[in-house]
Amino acid sequence: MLKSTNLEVGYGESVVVRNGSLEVKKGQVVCLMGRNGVGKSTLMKGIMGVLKPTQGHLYYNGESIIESLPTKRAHRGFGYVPQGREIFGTLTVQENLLIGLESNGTKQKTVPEWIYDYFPDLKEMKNRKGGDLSGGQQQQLAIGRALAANPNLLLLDEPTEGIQPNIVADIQDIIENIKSKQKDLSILLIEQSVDFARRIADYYYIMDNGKIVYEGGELKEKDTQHLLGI
Ligand SMILES: Nc1ncnc2c1ncn2[C@@H]1O[C@H](COP(=O)(O)OP(=O)(O)OP(=O)(O)O)[C@@H](O)[C@H]1O
Repeated sequence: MLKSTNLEVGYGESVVVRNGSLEVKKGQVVCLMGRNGVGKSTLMKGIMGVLKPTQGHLYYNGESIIESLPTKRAHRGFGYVPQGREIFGTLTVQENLLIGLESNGTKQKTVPEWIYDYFPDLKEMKNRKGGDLSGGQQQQLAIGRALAANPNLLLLDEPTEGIQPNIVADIQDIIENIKSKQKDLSILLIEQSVDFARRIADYYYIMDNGKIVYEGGELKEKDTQHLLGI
């Protein structure tokens, strides 16, 4: 469903990612891993189109989408939860979720119950301002907003980063629940926790110094330890 080959992505003159080649198949959870600063978020931004790749190809369901804007990619089924979440702090939880629904062209005035089923905390807080939520709740809201648009491909950039340790498991459980309920949804997940990645991923890519240096259906300890800094 998604295939990138040799994507080159960076900021202005500085090239950060040099061979961003990866594939996410329908219904797969693919984990993109690697130490801090190796270029994972930059590659994901190139895939979403937030940064425009300077080289390489990007295909979605067999069609080249390298030229299409992030809004167009969203319309075609890309959901993106960036690092830092970027929810609307002055809008209520409900309003944030409605924005997610609208981004898919749906004109709905109420949030469908199935979204709250994934995030019971958000249901209780639906009239609270996004900015008043805890970090973990904001992360749930960011994931909920992306899911509300009914994506075919969900891009999650380190969803447990900066979350209180006792809440991390809740976010992980939510992602596992989404995987088990939405069998056709493909997920590309940037993840630092090897344990969680092993639990959820069908396939792994590891980056080092702007390049994909490992891929496989399992994380073999002796091959990957040094790349993950564990
Ligand atoms: N807005 C920016 N402008 C210029 N350089 C940037 C920008 N954002 C990131 N970089 C640089 O790109 C490199 C890769 O960063 P990136 O965020 O993609 O790494 P990462 O693997 O996702 O790491 P982390 O887990 O710390 O987020 C780093 O050297 C970083 O300094």
